[in-house]
Amino acid sequence: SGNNWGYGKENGPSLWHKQYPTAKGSRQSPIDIVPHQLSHDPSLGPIVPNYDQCTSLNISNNGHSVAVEFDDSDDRSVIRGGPLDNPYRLKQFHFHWGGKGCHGSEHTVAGNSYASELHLVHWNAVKYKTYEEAATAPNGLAVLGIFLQTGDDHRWLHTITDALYMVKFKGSVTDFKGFNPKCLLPSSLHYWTYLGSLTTPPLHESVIWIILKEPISVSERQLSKFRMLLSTGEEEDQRIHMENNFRPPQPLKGRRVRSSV
Ligand SMILES: Cc1ccnc(S(N)(=O)=O)n1
Ligand SMILES: [Zn+2]
Repeated sequence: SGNNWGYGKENGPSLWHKQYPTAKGSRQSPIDIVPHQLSHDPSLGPIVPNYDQCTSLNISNNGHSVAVEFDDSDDRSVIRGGPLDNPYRLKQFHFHWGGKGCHGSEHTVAGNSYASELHLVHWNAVKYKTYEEAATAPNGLAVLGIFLQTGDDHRWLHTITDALYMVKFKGSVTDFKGFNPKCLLPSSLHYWTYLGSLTTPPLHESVIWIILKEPISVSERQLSKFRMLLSTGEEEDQRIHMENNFRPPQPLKGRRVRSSV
């Protein structure tokens, strides 16, 4: 069936093209960002995330990552500005990470990867009626990518890592109200931006990527809690830990990566 892709030897990123030919498309993500080859675009204004009235609903384990979903029935939590010509509504955020001591970010910077990468997924509700419609439209989505590096404990990440035991198994979901992702943003909102795709199947080429230059710091202890998540269901006897759930960088194919200030 169509949903047996994963990150293992038998079903990993190098094989996704068999089921999802878009994998070999012209605007695939992630990419390696090479700062000194960038064009700094003075017309690029600041990005303005506005998550104040945001309404988180639940946290879930979909077998590939752990995601926090938001009520996206109105424009309470949106991101605007920068390369975006409309406000984009926050739909969910999720993470990608490595194995113990390994790196797990999807985008890399001058060939260097970070321990993990947080993706806040937004959709253009001005031009499209649903997230699903936006997800298949060119530039229907805007994903804000934030690098996580290992260092001190992150003051607010514990609210998420403390809830992970409740969604240990693939397919589990539990209430997760009142979480404001503003607390996960670094102090600087300087960014790189380029046109790309979803980094997991169906790999739709519908994403305006906005990658923050400044990583946030989380402790190895906090990161290790992500690795106790399972990519297998409660009823399965084989327990596979969820780790190294990242796609490697894809060919740039002539795309321009722009830099805010
Ligand atoms: C919601 C969603 C689906 C697929 N891929 C992504 S990602 N990793 O490009 O942000 N997000
Ligand atoms: Zn992602």
